[in-house]
Amino acid sequence: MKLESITLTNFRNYHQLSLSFSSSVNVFLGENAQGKTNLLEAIYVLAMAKSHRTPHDKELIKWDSDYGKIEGRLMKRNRSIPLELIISKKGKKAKVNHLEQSKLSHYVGMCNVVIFAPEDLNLVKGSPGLRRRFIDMEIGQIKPIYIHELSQYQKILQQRNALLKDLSTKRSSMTAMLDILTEQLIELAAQITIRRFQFIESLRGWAKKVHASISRGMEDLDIAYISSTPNVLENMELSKLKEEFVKGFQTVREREIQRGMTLIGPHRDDLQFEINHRDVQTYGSQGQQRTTALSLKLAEIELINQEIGEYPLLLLDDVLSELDDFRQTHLLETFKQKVQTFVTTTNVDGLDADVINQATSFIVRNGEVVSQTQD
Ligand SMILES: Nc1ncnc2c1ncn2[C@@H]1O[C@H](COP(=O)(O)OP(=O)(O)OP(=O)(O)O)[C@@H](O)[C@H]1O
Repeated sequence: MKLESITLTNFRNYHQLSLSFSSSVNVFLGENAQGKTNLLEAIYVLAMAKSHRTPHDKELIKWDSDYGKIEGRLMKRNRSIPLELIISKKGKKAKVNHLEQSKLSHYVGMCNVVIFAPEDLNLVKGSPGLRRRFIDMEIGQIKPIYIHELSQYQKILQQRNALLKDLSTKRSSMTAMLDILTEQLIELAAQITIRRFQFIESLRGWAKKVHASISRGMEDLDIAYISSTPNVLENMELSKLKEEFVKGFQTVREREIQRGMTLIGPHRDDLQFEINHRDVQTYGSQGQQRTTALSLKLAEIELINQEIGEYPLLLLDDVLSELDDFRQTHLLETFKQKVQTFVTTTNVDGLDADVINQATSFIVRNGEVVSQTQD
């Protein structure tokens, strides 16, 4: 798929802006704090109906404005599809083909994106929350129902945690209510876990291939999904998974009441990476950890193509200069013809000359695009 054009109204520091894009590489070039990342963020928000930088939608609206709007024209399966997302203080409205969607989960997934930002370089070494967010964002765009399941899980988890807290401080004695919430949580936990296992199984194959290629065949990457619930393992059927969750929650019940929180479930799970059978988080060099993060992102591109039948857009936020020439060239060359790419950078010096010569560059200054060079 390709994003043909975008129009921003009161989005971040843009009052009004319309851009048409090249179907290969687009570079947003400018000094710091001019609005380069804001442009990339606009594309991400148009696709995912939320920002990769902030959970607070109101930050996306231009200061002193009541609403912000992003319109885009997406070329997908040889059809040009108008997309529109309006963000106001009351909430968000999403339109496809000018028709308002009753649920955002019906909208997300129309346009697929893979973003690689500086914080993703910490995907391997950083906190488990970062890795869970990575899994959730990716499954969400391939299987939009997952977004709904996840938000239901979060709601019940919150209720359950509140009740456990009251039980721990003896403000409540409603253990029957705890049983009901546990049962509801298990239904969703099992469904979420099975989707995550399936996702990791598919991602693993692609990540192995990509990583072998970036490391010139020297390194074998393996990924495992580590469940916080004992005996919950890959390839288990849904009914078996549920049984293990039931047993797990029985085992931790007293401890949960003492501690006042839910101790097992998808919100505590993690990913583990091994290179040549050694744990990358513990033993990997910084370079290996970065290459692993890059391999995961590139694997995701292939996985989306496998599931959706079209390549996603690739958004690279200030990361090219963080990668050495070989990794940079690998990243851009592999997908040059297939994947429409958007890059932000303050300086083209660190970038591969061939790539720059073929790219369309947009010079960004103080919330405006002041010039554009075509390839
Ligand atoms: N809601 C908003 N309304 C108006 N301006 C905003 C809003 N949010 C952010 N800005 C402005 O946007 C600018 C930052 O833009 P952006 O994050 O795109 O920078 P950048 O060009 O990517 O810079 P860097 O290279 O430092 O990352 C800042 O000047 C900030 O004050």
